[in-house]
Amino acid sequence: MLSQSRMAAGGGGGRPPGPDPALEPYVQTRIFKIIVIGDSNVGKTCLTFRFCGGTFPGKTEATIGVDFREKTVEIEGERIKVQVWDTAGQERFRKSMVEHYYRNVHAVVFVYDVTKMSSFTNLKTWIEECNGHAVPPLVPRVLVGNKCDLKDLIQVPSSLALKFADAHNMLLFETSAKDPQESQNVDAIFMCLVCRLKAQRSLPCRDTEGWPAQPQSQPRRLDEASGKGSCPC
Ligand SMILES: Nc1nc2c(ncn2[C@@H]2O[C@H](COP(=O)(O)OP(=O)(O)OP(=O)(O)O)[C@@H](O)[C@H]2O)c(=O)[nH]1
Ligand SMILES: [Mg+2]
Repeated sequence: MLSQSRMAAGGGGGRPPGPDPALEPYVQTRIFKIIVIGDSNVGKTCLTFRFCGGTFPGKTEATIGVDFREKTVEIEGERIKVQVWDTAGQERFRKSMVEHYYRNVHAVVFVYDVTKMSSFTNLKTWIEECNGHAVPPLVPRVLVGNKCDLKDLIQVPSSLALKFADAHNMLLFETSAKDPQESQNVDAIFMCLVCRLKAQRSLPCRDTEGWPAQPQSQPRRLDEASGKGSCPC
């Protein structure tokens, strides 16, 4: 299921209608809010498009404010709605939105471009911003190096990225939103987070407001040898 909407500065979407209890037994669907953060042009929009829509968009423009994409996944018989917040990387398009990004977030995806060293070195600024918005330390975070299809242009060695990920207690995924053969790896980024969040039994159903209980488990590296994460499911 793919849906998309945009919130510009200050706005919010209406609540979607719930199921009609007269027609079917009410089954609550948990919603996990996952934000995607990083420099402009690293491929956040393309990655979220790949996960939610299964394709690589032919043409993208700089994200303004935030674009929402959703995908409903089923894990161990439970339907879970993954609400992906594709944030703007350009300061001028994000400054009035930053509070909204971090409010009640369940998981954070930090993205850099493997062909652009500055997008990697800027990660520390993004992490500082995240920490500065009172995101609980146990909210899972992952690191994503995108554009791995551009093999001849790689500037950020995997070993460096892995060291950084380790230092910040994050899993590292190196992938490409563009290469269809990498699509499973893109899915793995989000599914890994969903699996981890699902394991938080105390995480109740919620809408996009009201932050519930904190995740209880520490992030852990799933695949030390390759440096690439994989879904534990
Ligand atoms: N080769 C290659 N190009 C990519 C990949 N992902 C994204 N791009 C290209 O990188 C450019 C920027 O992609 P976006 O997804 O719009 O970047 P963004 O991070 O959302 O940028 P902002 O919205 O400004 O923050 C576009 O020209 C994409 O086609 C990838 O995996 N490989
Ligand atoms: Mg974008």
